[in-house]
Amino acid sequence: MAKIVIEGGHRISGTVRIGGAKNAVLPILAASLLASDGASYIDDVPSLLDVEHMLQTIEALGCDVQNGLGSIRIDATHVNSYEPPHDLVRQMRASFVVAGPLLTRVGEAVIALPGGCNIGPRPVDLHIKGLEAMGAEARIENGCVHFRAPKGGLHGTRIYLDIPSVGATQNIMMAACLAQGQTIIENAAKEPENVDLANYLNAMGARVRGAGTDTIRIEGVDAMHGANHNVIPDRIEAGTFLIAGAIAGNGVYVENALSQHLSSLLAKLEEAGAIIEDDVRGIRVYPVQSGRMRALDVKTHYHPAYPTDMQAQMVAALCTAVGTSTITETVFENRFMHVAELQRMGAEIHIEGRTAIIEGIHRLSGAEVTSTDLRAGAALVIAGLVADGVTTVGGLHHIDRGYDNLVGKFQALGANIRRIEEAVEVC
Ligand SMILES: CC(=O)N[C@H]1[C@@H](OP(=O)(O)OP(=O)(O)OC[C@H]2O[C@@H](n3ccc(=O)[nH]c3=O)[C@H](O)[C@@H]2O)O[C@H](CO)[C@@H](O)[C@@H]1O
Ligand SMILES: C=C(OP(=O)(O)O)C(=O)O
Repeated sequence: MAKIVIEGGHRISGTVRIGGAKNAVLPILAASLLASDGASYIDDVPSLLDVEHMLQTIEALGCDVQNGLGSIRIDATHVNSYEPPHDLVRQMRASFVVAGPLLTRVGEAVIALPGGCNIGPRPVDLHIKGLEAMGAEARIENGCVHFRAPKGGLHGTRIYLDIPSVGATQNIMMAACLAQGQTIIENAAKEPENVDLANYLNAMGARVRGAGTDTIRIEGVDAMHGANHNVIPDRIEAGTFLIAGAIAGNGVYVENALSQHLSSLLAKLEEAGAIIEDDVRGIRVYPVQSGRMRALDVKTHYHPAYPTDMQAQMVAALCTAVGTSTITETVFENRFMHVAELQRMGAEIHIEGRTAIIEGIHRLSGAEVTSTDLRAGAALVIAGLVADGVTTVGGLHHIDRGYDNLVGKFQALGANIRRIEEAVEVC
């Protein structure tokens, strides 16, 4: 089993470059299924396990995929299946977003139901309701959702989302691109990744307006074509390095980070005493001058509020803040699994309902800990950077889903960190 080993106490400094956003590239790869004419060229694609799974998924549906370093060519002229391999879909929730493009392009989709995961139950009822409102039939059988479009295809309609779900907004937006007439999504998710998806769809010939606001209007078109697209920088990867720089840094420049995507985090880091400077190429963070962050009250919510995907990393940083902090998780029901692991490092945290109450202590101590999900893994690495002694982080498949070369990037900043692939003993 692979592990990351960190010797704490080495300050990090220098420049780290942020890659393309996982949560943008995944729906963008799925959206490529909509192009019946010409290839798409997607650039700034990070090297991630989730990207590999999405590429295998669209390849299994008939796309011709050529994967260069960070650049991917996809030809979706001959989509010849509407049932992505169930094991691939189950491995990655984001693969459910192939439903909308498949349904509108080939009139049918059979998608394995993704289960809950370590951050809580993650239903897809809003995806299904939205596609049904556009005329699709949906029935659940043998662990899969079978979608079928009516004769003549999906039709536009007005859809109000009970929750501004990122994935449901993507699925409906993509399905609407080739539907008859206008679709209006109200209470839509406003995340920057959805704006990036809309920009790609428009480059492919779709007519999507209002992405990034809570009302998105999509006028259906007859056909779409391949397009060129550069994926936006990953704001969660950027945020992870900014938080690390704020507690373990000596001046870290996060190149390619976009401050307009990170305002809630930057405001919180400044409130905690960190110094933030941003320019056109990125964001620089200096640690709190007194050495320890001030305590904070943070509440996660939908964009542009503080992102749930940056909650675990902030919990880790606040373990050594001065005073008592609170972090309330409102997006997912059970996203505090990292707390038990941080407690193994000496953190004083207790959970009351959806709130973690963190009593800041002077030092964490290194321990053997395990990532329970992607951001939990990043949080444990951050904690290890400032802990006394050695921290060993397991469960790396979670980290590999969403961080491209996390260890190499921290090494380049001067952290004492390495990855070991432990040999399996053969009798
Ligand atoms: C690949 C990707 O982009 N993943 C992101 C996406 O996940 P994802 O798209 O799965 O998250 P959603 O925005 O859909 O989920 C938000 C909330 O809505 C609930 N819900 C969602 C759909 C549904 O049909 N019914 C329902 O009840 C979920 O359980 C959750 O409590 O947005 C999350 C919220 O910012 C991020 O944490 C994930 O990193
Ligand atoms: C929760 C996350 O991703 P996913 O929705 O792919 O599980 C995340 O990126 O933190």
